[in-house]
Amino acid sequence: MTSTPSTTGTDPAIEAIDLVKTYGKGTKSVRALAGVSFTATSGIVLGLLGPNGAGKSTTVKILSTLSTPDSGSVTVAGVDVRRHPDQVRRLIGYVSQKPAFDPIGTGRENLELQGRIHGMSGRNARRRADELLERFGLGEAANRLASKWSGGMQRKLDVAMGLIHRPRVLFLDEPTTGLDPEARVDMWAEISKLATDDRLTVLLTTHYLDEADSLAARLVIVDRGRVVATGSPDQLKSSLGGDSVHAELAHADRHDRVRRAVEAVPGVTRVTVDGTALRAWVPDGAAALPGMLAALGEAGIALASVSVARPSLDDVYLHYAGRSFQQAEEVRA
Ligand SMILES: Nc1ncnc2c1ncn2[C@@H]1O[C@H](COP(=O)(O)OP(=O)(O)OP(=O)(O)O)[C@@H](O)[C@H]1O
Repeated sequence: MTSTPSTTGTDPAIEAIDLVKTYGKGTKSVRALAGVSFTATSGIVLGLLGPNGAGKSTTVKILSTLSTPDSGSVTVAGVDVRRHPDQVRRLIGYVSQKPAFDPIGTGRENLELQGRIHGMSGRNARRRADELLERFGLGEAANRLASKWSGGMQRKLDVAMGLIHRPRVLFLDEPTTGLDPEARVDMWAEISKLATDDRLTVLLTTHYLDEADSLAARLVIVDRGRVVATGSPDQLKSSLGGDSVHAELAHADRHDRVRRAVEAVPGVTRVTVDGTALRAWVPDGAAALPGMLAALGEAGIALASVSVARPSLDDVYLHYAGRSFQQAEEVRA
């Protein structure tokens, strides 16, 4: 018996429930996933964000049928991955961290071969290859050896190969690692287009906070094999209780006087003063700023500079994982 892929659009495109995975046995075993659960609705970029070793690749390998969990369940496009892996393989594209193209083939040959592997006729594979070369702006280089292409073009070729059979869900494992800043931004634009123009569901793993922030409609933050937070980047930042106002005092005034003046401003939830650095937390920085400036002015406290900051994903990670992202990366390095 086979199950039919979901066509209603009401089922999540990806549903992972309580995934557990341990590599190795005994004292040398590594618990890569300790109960990972999340869902992704159709047509969005879902970001799986975490430091190196958090369990991102393991999760993607399980979702894309390349590995099996010790326990837990997964459906992709409504199909149970463990029970119907062949069906899932037809519905997904997988672009691994390592290049998948053949360096001694041209861009066009790589795409056509990939099409044939997926069972397409020669004619259809050629047509689809042309479409993708055009789509990714690779047409001019199509007949040159892929090994001679730039890193950014090679990455696009890998993504195009993952799309050859028109999958519904695309897995991108660390798609911009090793790219220069310009090629990264170019790749971000391509990934966004996949969700907005092509209505693909994209699951992207990354250990770049800026990448997760700018691309993902929804984030699943993982640390040490566990999900520590989920939500849109904005929701996650707002969950920390709003903005912070940073002011540099012109003189190191008496701290209690400064604190009293700022604490009296409506909306201020917390104030710290360290040397000449004043920090106040408020739900909405722009709205609270005039009141804060007036209160400090009335108290005769002069400022050298002032700025409003929204919490960053770094702050979010620190709050939910209990350590800074950089610290977590360094532990692994
Ligand atoms: N084949 C394997 N054998 C043994 N341990 C493994 C294997 N693959 C991954 N691990 C370990 O499992 C944990 C999770 O690794 P995983 O690759 O899923 O993390 P990640 O978040 O994708 O990090 P990275 O970006 O470094 O790949 C790590 O401690 C890693 O060393």
